[in-house]
Amino acid sequence: MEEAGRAVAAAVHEGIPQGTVLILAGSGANGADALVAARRLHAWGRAVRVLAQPSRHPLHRANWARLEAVGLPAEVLSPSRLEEALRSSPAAAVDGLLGTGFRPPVRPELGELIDLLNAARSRPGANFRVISIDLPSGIEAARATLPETYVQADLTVALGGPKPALIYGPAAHAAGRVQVVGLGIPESWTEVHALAVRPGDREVAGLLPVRFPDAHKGDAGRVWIVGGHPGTVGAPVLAGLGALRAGAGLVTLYSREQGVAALAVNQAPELMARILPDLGELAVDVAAGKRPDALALGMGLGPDAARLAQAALAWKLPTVIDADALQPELRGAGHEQVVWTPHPGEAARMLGVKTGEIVADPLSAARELQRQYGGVVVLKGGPSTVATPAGLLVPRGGHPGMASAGMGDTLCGVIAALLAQGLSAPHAALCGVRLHSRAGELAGAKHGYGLSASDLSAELGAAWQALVNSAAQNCYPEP
Ligand SMILES: NC(=O)C1=CN([C@@H]2O[C@H](COP(=O)(O)OP(=O)(O)OC[C@H]3O[C@@H](n4cnc5c(N)ncnc54)[C@H](O)[C@@H]3O)[C@@H](O)[C@H]2O)[C@H](O)CC1
Repeated sequence: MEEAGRAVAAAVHEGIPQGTVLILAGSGANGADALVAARRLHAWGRAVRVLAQPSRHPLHRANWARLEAVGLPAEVLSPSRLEEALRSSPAAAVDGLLGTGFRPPVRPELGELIDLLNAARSRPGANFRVISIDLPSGIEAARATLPETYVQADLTVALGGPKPALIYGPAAHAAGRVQVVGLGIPESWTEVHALAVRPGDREVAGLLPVRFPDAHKGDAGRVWIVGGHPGTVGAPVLAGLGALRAGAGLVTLYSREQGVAALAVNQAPELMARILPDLGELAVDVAAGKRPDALALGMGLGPDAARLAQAALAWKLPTVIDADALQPELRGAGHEQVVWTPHPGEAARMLGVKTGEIVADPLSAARELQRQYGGVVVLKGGPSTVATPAGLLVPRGGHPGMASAGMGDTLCGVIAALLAQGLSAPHAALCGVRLHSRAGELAGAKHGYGLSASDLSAELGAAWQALVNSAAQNCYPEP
């Protein structure tokens, strides 16, 4: 608590070095953190005013007494007192009202305080910022929903690690910038209690395939993409482009739709295409020993995608199942080399719940999908969530411009390419999502929000190099 309060005080002092700081302390430990922050700021010579809810919490009471001992008595928090304090134009307000102990809905008396704080912050010409401790008050730590009443923060100082609500929208929109303070919590504890792991670029780069000078296309893997239907001929072509740009040696598109072949040759003559009126014929090839190193199936494939997926899963190949093939009848059909890539709507269909429930709690949804379908699940979003049999991973990065058609098809091709180059399903999913988001960042820097899936594909090579470079930078410390 002392370290938490110090970190909050430091964040305020560094970010808003002048002016009065208004401290709002709730009745729990979150409020006690706020009282510690007040004492620290006071000791550093800052003008501080403390409005606090009385509490039976021992550490809260102890820190209330400490404030009195240093000549900074806390005043009892009330709407009228808050209104008066906000009219005196503080430079900053520290929101220590509710933290991880919050249980919705916000009680009326606290809701009134939150409304007063938000109104003052958004008043025209207002020049004060709100710093929330651990979570913006009114936001539930593990739910990514935006309730009716919550504090809109400019900065959230997350204690011990980011809570899910600070990572997934729309709840994350309430947090402002997020600054994580480790508090010196031992790794041994976080390894057991953390809900998910967020690997950095150095870890991801260390998992990418290494290509030797004498490599040839056979070494880089053969990928089959099975998809396309009238009106969706672009999906398998985008997946094929993603696979090529992620290092696959040979990429063949299989479809019933002639338009896929025409588009492929136009977009990338490197893509091979076979048009089969009956895609079931692929089983004959496989039985005859003609097998790819990895398969991606489902994008734009149409109504019988699940039946074809069921057959393909029996081949026990490294396989990405996407889009039209993501159906409840495939529950339990996954094997350890399968990667399922649903977006929230497809995940809702697979779990038989509403899409809003998936968006509200992506970690639980991804974990449940992996339990029911096996293999590895990439629950797509900003950020995406990777569920493996060993736990949850939340890769970093991305760009808002990635919210456009074809991004998912491209991601499937990238993951299939990494599977074909020998990565395990968990590693192919993690590296594929991060390569894809890193390419999105590079494409976003060039095209802004108007970037397309083709723009992203074109940046995959540079993204790969950027990840490798970031690892190299971190590996060899400055002399
Ligand atoms: N390692 C860490 O993460 C640390 C976290 N710390 C801080 O502790 C809080 C959690 O403290 P806790 O006492 O459990 O709960 P809160 O302070 O968040 O709130 C409880 C307080 O709020 C009241 N309350 C609950 N729900 C509502 C509601 N719907 N409406 C109104 N009031 C509500 C309840 O009555 C309690 O009095 C964590 O966030 C961190 O800030 C440690 O201090 C440092 C280590």
